[in-house]
Amino acid sequence: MSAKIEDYGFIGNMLSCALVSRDGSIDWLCLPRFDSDACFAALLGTEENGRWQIAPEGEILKTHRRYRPGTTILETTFETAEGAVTIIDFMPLSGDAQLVDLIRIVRCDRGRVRMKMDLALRFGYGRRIPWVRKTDSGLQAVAGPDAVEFRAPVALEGEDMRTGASFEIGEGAELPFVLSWHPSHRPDGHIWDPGARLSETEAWWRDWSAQCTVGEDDAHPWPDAVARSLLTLKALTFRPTGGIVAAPTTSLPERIGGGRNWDYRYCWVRDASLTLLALLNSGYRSEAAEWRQWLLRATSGHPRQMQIMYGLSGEQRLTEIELPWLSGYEASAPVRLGNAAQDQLQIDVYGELMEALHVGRCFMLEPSEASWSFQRLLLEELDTRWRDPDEGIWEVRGEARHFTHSRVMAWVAFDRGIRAVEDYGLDGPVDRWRATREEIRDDILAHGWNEERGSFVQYYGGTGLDAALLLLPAVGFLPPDDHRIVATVEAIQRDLVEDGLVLRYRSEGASDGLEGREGTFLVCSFWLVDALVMIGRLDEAETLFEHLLSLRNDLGLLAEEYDPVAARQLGNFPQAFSHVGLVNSAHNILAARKSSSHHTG
Ligand SMILES: OC[C@H]1O[C@H](O[C@H]2O[C@H](CO)[C@@H](O)[C@H](O)[C@H]2O)[C@H](O)[C@@H](O)[C@@H]1O
Repeated sequence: MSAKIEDYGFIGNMLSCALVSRDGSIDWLCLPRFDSDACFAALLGTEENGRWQIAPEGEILKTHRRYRPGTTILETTFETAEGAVTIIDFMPLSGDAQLVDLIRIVRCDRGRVRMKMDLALRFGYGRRIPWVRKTDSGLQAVAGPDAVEFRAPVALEGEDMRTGASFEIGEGAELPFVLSWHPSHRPDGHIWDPGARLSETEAWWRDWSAQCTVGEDDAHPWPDAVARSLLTLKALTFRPTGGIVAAPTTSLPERIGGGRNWDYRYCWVRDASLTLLALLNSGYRSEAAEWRQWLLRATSGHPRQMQIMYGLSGEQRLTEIELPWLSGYEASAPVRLGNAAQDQLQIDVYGELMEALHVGRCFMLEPSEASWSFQRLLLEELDTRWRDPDEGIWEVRGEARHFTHSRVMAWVAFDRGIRAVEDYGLDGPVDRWRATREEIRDDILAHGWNEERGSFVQYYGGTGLDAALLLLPAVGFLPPDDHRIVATVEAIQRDLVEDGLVLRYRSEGASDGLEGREGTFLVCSFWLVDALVMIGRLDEAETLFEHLLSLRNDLGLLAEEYDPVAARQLGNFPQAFSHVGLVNSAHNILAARKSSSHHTG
């Protein structure tokens, strides 16, 4: 049985990552990339689907974990009657994307502790047992394209297609265990020096964290929470290409036992754009330039063929299939690989993209001619499409509709294009864009606002609400004090809030094409914080923000959703969207606090 989602820690090297449970088991690891087949998939099945545990043999009295400050290096300390042991887990940053290491250093802090190790390597998402042979330093495992060198400083025993060990460690000693992946057609080229790799890895992440501007502001009440979210976002970036994954897992369920299980190990134009804004607002500029290049490569070709999501290197085909041999996280089946949303039309993506590139201009990122030509083409394409029904920001799998939020984001796309011409002197058919912007606005006000309900609604002709409407004031569609904005925020508070947290929409009767319900969606709850800030209800916003912070796990990590009744995290983990929400809300509250003290001071 897998641990609770929030009981996992996340370590990564910007090629891939691993999830480590509180009991010292690595239950998820895809090699060599985030979107490769998993060789440890116990997370979505059983131990037999692959895992690697190192833990005390006797009873564990207490466990505590932390990240080394400013890094993704995880330390888990186990207290036992015999003493205390810490496992230091990390993935060194590799200059060669075809060589990936996962290192676990066992350190005895006190006493003398008996330890056990259990390694079950199962390639192909938990199904393929490798051919294993002993080597001088441990063992080598090969399965088709994959080869793993496993180096251990203790005697190993093989039984039932698993490798085990039992050993003792005394105070002050350190024992390194290294799992190194390389393609089976290449010789092993790994550097064997766990201590040096730890120092290098720590120095790299610390340098990166030192660039963050959040800690420079003494008035910032949540610098650590924001810094951890930023680190998590950075670790979700695929270093060779600059693509940013929405989350590093597949099929962690949106409801325990349910079928709303999706593969998030890809780059959504939406999620990546929003991630980028959070990084830019926190002092990180070079990420924006890299991502712009990724985007230009991924989308290059005819603008009509632009997709809403791509693979890490811009791959277009992300065909969705099910993996029936995996029983699913706590029996939440099916487990899916690939994502059928790849073919959807989601008009909001144009707006999120234009907004991210606009903010890049505001931050005076070096202008790129290719990028502006691309933006002009996007608007040309959008001009022919904005009236079409789409699947919207929530990627519904029911009927396409005229989603109000999609239309608003089409308005945003033209608005940011116009501002590029007006404020930055770029060249474009601005009169035409102005006319379209006006036409879209009139259309939204005529059909997206429901006078009887006294609120904007999810889609034209409907009466239901949508948490994405909380974004209307932030994108500048109407001023925050407009009565329609205030009324919509209040309607969402009445109808979409459950136990203080926000649902995306009411799935009962929303015909999203899916069975069952889901938890409250964390980024939507952060959007409520932002909307409350904008309509001047700062105290309420801060209370909700503090509540959201309290839902993070002990390491500061958030999944996509939260079940307030069971008090546990749900959905893929850790999720970029949720951490983006946290960073932005913290910035918004701080800015509002400063401006209110400026006005009263
Ligand atoms: O609810 C159905 C859809 O759920 C997933 O989409 C969600 O995740 C995306 C990545 O973070 C996000 O961009 C989107 O707004 C969310 O609704 C899933 O990926 C879809 O396939 C599914 O239809």
